[in-house]
Amino acid sequence: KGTTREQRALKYLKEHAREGDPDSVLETFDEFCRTQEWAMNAAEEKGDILDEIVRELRPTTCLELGTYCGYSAVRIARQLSPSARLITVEVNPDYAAVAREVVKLAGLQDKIEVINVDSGDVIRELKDKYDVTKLDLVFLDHWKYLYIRDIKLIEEEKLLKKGSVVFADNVIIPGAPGYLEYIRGSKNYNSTFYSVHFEYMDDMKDGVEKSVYIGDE
Ligand SMILES: Oc1cc(-c2ccc(F)cc2)cc2cccnc12
Ligand SMILES: [Mg+2]
Repeated sequence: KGTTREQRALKYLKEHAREGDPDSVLETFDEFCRTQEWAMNAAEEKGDILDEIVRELRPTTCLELGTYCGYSAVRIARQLSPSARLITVEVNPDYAAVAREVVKLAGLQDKIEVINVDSGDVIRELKDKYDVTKLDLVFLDHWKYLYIRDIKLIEEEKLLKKGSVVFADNVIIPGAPGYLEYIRGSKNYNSTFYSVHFEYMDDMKDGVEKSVYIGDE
């Protein structure tokens, strides 16, 4: 069939999820991935840790690198306060198109902005073009060799402040070469590793890394 996995997932969500209900969209997406087709969402276990971070941090400005179909964007935004917002960056236009639909289905289009560009280009524009002063939460979930490039860009742009959280997916599978050494070796962060199951695979272990910025403003 001419459809992509992501389009099939969106179709399933439109047919089975309750419109305007982010919880229903997430539950339905998890059901799709467990019963129909696997997809690289953060999923339940990683999602629970993300939920806890957002609940505790109460961020006003969030940046996600790697939107895919918008699962973690919805997961983050459903807990954001009314004036808070999430900018999520996806380089793949087909993924970005599906993500925009998923965000709309969840009723979160006023909180989430999906930007279809390369993360390396947008980070330098966040202050001037996207009216960002500081980032309270950064979720790294794009191509693994870009984690270290992009965290250095974010530091260069002075986008973090004391207490900002950088949360990284897949630090074990596929792994983020150089990132763990960099962030754990830096005096500007306090990092915690969480051993979690790889999304929708109860017999595979992955890891996520939560790093709190303690460096100079
Ligand atoms: O959570 C993820 C998982 C994988 C992945 C896919 C297939 C595998 F066999 C192993 C790992 C890729 C990602 C790429 C970008 C963001 N997240 C990913
Ligand atoms: Mg991932």
